[in-house]
Amino acid sequence: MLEARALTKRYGALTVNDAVSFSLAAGEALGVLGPNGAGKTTLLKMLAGSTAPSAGQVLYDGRDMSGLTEPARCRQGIVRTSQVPQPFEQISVWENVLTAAYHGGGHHGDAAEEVAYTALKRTGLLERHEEMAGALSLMGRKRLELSRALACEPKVLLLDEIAGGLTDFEVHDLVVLIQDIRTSGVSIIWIEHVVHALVAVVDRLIALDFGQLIAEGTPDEVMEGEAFKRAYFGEDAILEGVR
Ligand SMILES: Nc1ncnc2c1ncn2[C@@H]1O[C@H](COP(=O)(O)OP(=O)(O)OP(=O)(O)O)[C@@H](O)[C@H]1O
Repeated sequence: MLEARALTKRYGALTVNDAVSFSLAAGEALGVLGPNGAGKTTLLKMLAGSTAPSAGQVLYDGRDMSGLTEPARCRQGIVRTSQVPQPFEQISVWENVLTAAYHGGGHHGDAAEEVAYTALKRTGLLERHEEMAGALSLMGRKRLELSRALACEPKVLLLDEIAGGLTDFEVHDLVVLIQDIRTSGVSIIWIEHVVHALVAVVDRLIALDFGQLIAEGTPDEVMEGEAFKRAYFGEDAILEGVR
């Protein structure tokens, strides 16, 4: 459904992503792991169209997405959530999601309201729809971020560290929510440092280090692999057999 073909991003002399290739099947959930600064967010931005690659391509259902902006890709079903939720703080939860249904989902009038209502119901925010977005807790903001994404009616949902900063209970609720989204047929690529949340949802993992794809496979295959352990825990940990 979505293919990264030798995606490369350079900022001057710094190569942030170096010819990263992988694919996502329809209905699949793929996790992305990697130490801080490995290039995960940049990779997601290239998939979403908010950053142009220096080289390489993004293919969606076999079509080259080069030159398509983030809003244009969103209209086609590729929707990204932000690492730091950035709702319109001064308007209500409802208005935030309705705005997404209009501008991301391309709906108008009653149809937009229906889409916004459904999104809020799914994320558990419906009863708080009149509150100002700026008054929400962190978990509320994460739910709103997901609601706005759902109001764009994604076929591929790109999640950037959405579990960061939450309590264990909140992470559990979030996992249930993302599993539900996935079960409804949405394909998912999820960058996450909260590994237990990630592996509760994804079928497959890729791991990045210094912009390079260093491992790919089932969660067990990737996390038991030497390249992954070296990237996360260092050479000494490998020598000592410490995970
Ligand atoms: N616009 C930019 N200009 C220059 N360097 C950038 C830019 N965006 C990102 N970088 C650099 O690219 C590298 C990778 O950043 P990126 O945010 O993709 O990493 P990440 O794996 O998502 O990290 P984290 O887990 O900490 O969020 C970092 O060294 C970062 O400083």
